[in-house]
Amino acid sequence: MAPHAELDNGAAYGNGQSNGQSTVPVSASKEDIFIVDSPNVTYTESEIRSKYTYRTTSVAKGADGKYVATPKETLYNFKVDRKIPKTGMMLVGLGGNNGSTVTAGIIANRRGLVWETREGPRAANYYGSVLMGSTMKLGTDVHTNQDVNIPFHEVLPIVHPNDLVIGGWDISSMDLATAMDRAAVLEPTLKAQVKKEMSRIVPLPSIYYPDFIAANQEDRADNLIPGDKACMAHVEKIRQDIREFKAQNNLDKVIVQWTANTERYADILPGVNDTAENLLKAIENGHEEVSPSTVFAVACILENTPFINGSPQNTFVPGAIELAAKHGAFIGGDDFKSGQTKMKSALVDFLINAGIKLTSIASYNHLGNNDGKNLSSQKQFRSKEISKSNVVDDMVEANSVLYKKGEHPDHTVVIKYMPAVGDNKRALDEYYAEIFLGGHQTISIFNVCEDSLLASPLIIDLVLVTEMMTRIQWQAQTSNSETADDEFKGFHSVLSILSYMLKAPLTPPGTPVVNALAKQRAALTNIFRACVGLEPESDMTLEHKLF
Ligand SMILES: NC(=O)c1ccc[n+]([C@@H]2O[C@H](COP(=O)([O-])OP(=O)(O)OC[C@H]3O[C@@H](n4cnc5c(N)ncnc54)[C@H](O)[C@@H]3O)[C@@H](O)[C@H]2O)c1
Ligand SMILES: O=P([O-])([O-])O[C@@H]1[C@@H](O)[C@H](O)[C@@H](O)[C@H](O)[C@@H]1O
Repeated sequence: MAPHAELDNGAAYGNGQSNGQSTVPVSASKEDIFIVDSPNVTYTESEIRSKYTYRTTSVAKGADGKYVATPKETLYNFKVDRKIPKTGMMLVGLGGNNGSTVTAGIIANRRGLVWETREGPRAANYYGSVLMGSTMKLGTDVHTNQDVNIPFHEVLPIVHPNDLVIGGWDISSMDLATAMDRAAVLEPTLKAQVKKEMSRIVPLPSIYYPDFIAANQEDRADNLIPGDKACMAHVEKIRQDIREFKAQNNLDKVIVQWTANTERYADILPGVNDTAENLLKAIENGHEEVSPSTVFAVACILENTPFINGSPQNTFVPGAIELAAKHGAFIGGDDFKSGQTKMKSALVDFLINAGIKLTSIASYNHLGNNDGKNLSSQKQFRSKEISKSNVVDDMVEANSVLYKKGEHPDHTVVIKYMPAVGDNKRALDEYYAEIFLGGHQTISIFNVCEDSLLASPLIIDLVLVTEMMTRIQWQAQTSNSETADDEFKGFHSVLSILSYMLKAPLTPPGTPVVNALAKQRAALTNIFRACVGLEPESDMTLEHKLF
């Protein structure tokens, strides 16, 4: 969306509704595909401001044990900075399968490449990205009464992935063209077209603490910052890398994302990583329980650079979460939700909400990429087993008709390393459920996931949404809101809005974790809609029922 000229939104309609004929002088530029005509939305060159009424239902249990449901309205003002910044994406693990694939993919899209395959020519696309590959309902056509859907990316002034400047770190010194060959993900005819540009990208040296990833990763660790345990010098070096990358590329903003190997869980130790102060002290003292990913997180927080964890380990120890909140720095995670788990979070949502009692989930997968090699080590597998297993909890707990308190389906997760299949992970799932009158339903799924081609669009979405969130502020609407400009602030540091792209969504302390895929997408969609004064997507379509 390009900036609009200042629009006069003085026109207000008695019932706050447009009369269908816009009297607002619309001076949308050619890139805009929509403008909201409402007394609650104001466009200027630099901002979109919206007055939003958030409607919920507050529930209390009466003395008689009955619930009392009270509709509630909270008034917010949202402010969106419309200037689309020049944005850098720095990946930790840049030389990995995901890192090299997402980089090649953005180059291919930026250049509009087409390459030959056995099935004929293929053109670059962003399929698998919810922002670039999906749509949302804008509303209903005033004449035809049909849905009007727009590309998701158009709802707000979101960075285009083609414009992302890419860099990052890796413990492997391989340039990205060689790393792309090592990954064995992309067609040779595509690789040939991006090889030159990819060969010029060499990952920055990184920190390597051997105990946190599988020993079988040691042979690629030839690109290291000296030191094998946490220290402030590592934090400062990473901060300096970010500043230099930003300066060298004349960037307005950088987003850092972990797509390096899965680490083992760090023990949560009182006095070490339980508070922000203790965590900084533990790093200063070189405590061996501070992981590389936590050091990266701390460096980004102190550099006020958003940090997202695409792997399952507990990077965000309590001290890191407290530090992020203290600095107002955005963090998000954990573990990209790319294939088997994404399917699970949709299928389980469907089954349980259909009143079908899921009693057993058996999830097996095997893969042959380096991620699989790292996960063949028990401690690293355990991190992944946790993130893949907790994904059904909220859906089960929400249905007390099917499940007694504490009751849940059997759920097992198996991951095996089978080099022959490379990046083309095989996911085999069996869902077993009780149905009407003692019947059973068994659903077996064989799902071949080309892991890096499914994860790469998520890496892009995570960066685009996180960057957009740095340009959205809110304030409670009060009587003096018009003058209370300084009251605006950012969303909570823990970006739970990212959950659609993640297996184990990190949420602000004390807030619930939502794993149901449809709910996650609705949250993302409706928060962005609220920022331009639009109501949540409603599928009531009363206009098609009440006439
Ligand atoms: N579909 C998917 O691919 C998918 C889905 C969910 C999660 N993930 C997670 O994403 C991560 C990356 O997956 P991948 O397939 O690209 O793995 P990969 O092994 O190909 O890439 C990881 C890269 O990280 C590098 N690395 C390891 N430790 C590092 C450190 N301390 N600093 C910098 N670089 C370091 C390695 O050298 C390697 O190049 C893994 O943790 C994986 O579990 C992947
Ligand atoms: O997202 P998803 O397909 O369920 O999960 C995947 C696992 O099945 C796979 O074993 C692992 O290597 C990937 O990193 C990813 O986590």
